[in-house]
This record gives sequence, C-alpha cells and structure tokens, in this order.
Amino acid sequence: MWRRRRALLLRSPPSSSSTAASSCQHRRRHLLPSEEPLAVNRLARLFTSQAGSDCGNSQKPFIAFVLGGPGSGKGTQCTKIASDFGFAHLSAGDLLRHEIASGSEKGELILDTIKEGRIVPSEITVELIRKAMETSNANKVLIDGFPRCEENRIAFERIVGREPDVVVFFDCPEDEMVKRLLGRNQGRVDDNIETIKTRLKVFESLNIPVIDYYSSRGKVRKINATGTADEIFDAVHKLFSSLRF
Ligand SMILES: Nc1ncnc2c1ncn2[C@@H]1O[C@H](COP(=O)(O)OP(=O)(O)OP(=O)(O)O)[C@@H](O)[C@H]1O
Ligand SMILES: Nc1ccn([C@@H]2O[C@H](COP(=O)(O)O)[C@@H](O)[C@H]2O)c(=O)n1
Ligand SMILES: [Mg+2]
Repeated sequence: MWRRRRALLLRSPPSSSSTAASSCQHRRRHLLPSEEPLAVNRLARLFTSQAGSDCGNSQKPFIAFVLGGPGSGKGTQCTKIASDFGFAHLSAGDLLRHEIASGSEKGELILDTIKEGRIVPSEITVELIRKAMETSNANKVLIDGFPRCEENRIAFERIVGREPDVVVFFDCPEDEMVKRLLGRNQGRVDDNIETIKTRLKVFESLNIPVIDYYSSRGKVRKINATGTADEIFDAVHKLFSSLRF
C-alpha cells in the first residue's frame, strides 16, 4: 500500500504550483518577498538559541514519533499506548488547537492553516512540542502527528537536538481514512471533504518523504491500520512490548 503510494508519487510528482507542494512553505506563500529574510532569521535564531536542549529532563526521554495519514487512527492508538505503556501523549494537532483556544496572537494564523489542511510553520509547532515535553518531564513520549514535513523534522532535530528512537507508521487506505474522518463528528474545522482532500495530498507529498527518510535510517515500524481499533492495538502492543525504553 505504502509502496503503491510512493510509485504513484514517482509517476506524477506534485508540480510547484500544486496546493500540497507549497504547504510546508507556508510562510513563503503568505509573506511579501521583503519579509522573507526576517522569517528565515527568526527560525535560525530559534535553532541556535535552543539547539541541543534536553527539554528539562536530565535523562533523555524515549521518543516515538507516530505518523500516518489523516484519520489513520494515530490518536486512538496513542491513547491506548499511553494507558498500557505509561507514555506521555503529545499530539501536535491538539497542541496547535489548544494554542488557538488560548487566544494567542499566533492563533489566527494556525486556525487559517488548519482550515486549509496545510502545515503550520515549524518554528511554532516545534516550540509548542518542546514546551510540552519540558512540562511533562516524561521519560517516554509519543509525539503524534509530527513531523509532517522535512521542515518539521529538521527543526525538531536541531531544536531538541536529537532524532526519535522509533517512528510508528499507521498505514491505512485512503477510502477508509476518509470514511473515518467524515464520521468523526467532533466538530473539527478540517473534517470536511474539501479540507480532507488537501490533507491527503499534503500527507502524500510532504509526510511520506519524512517516513521514507526515517525508513532509510531503520527507524520505521509499519502497522497495518485496517480492522477494528482493538485488532490494530494487538499489533501495536506486540511492537511496544518488543521495544527497549
Ligand atoms: N480502527 C478503526 N476503525 C474504525 N474507526 C476508527 C478506528 N480507529 C479510529 N477510528 C475512528 O476514526 C476517527 C479518526 O481516528 P483518530 O482521531 O484516532 O485518527 P487520527 O489519525 O488521529 O486523525 P487526525 O490525523 O485527523 O488527527 C475517529 O472518529 C476514531 O474514533
Ligand atoms: N506537525 C503538524 C501537525 C498538525 N498540523 C496542523 O494541524 C492539523 C490537524 O492535525 P492532526 O494531527 O490533529 O490531524 C493538520 O492538518 C495541520 O493543519 C501541522 O501543521 N503540523
Ligand atoms: Mg489525531
């Protein structure tokens, strides 16, 4: 399934004008050319001021990135992993939604981006994750829905100063993901068919390359995300029982 998606990608790479391809370059689409160096400098400052931070935990936490398409069941499975294996569950999407709800000045940009199904600038998301890791001070952390693109990945590795220990990939067919999202009924602004189409394109064009990257580094554990949540968790349970953390 994963290989088929990659083959499709190779056959028709997204054009530079495609909506999905420009998502990780959100600032580039919205900034005036004269503002661009400012954004780059801001990111560079963030990298240099916090590079190598251990997020407040003197023992390095075990980090699992949890990836998969929209509606593949990341959140559902993370809740079960957290409960059975004592992991802290940090969902990048939830942290961003919480930032919107807090009324912060970045909220409007985040809301617009989520409504469009695109990717929020990495400096915002990584900073929220870094703070949440610091606050939780956990020694085992699930980071759900992150990194969504290469920019996310690079920002995390530079700011937090390390790679994840493992990357869990929930592999689910698109029609099943669409069915689940349309049935989720939690009032999410991005659970409508137009935004879902963009989220699927963004997943294929920006997130699959991140999974490929970690796969080439031997970090990816792929889980078949079809079947009931309990059936899927059987496989997840086996995987986590085999990990050393
Ligand atoms: N195995 C499953 N079978 C059927 N429905 C499921 C299954 N796993 C989760 N769901 C339901 O599908 C919806 C999406 O699941 P969930 O929120 O866990 O996905 P997600 O990958 O976190 O999605 P998103 O990327 O949008 O946050 C929810 O309503 C959830 O209850
Ligand atoms: N690393 C991330 C994670 C999420 N987003 C934005 O939030 C939306 C919802 O995320 P879920 O994981 O809850 O589905 C997502 O579509 C993005 O707009 C992000 O930008 N970066
Ligand atoms: Mg989720």
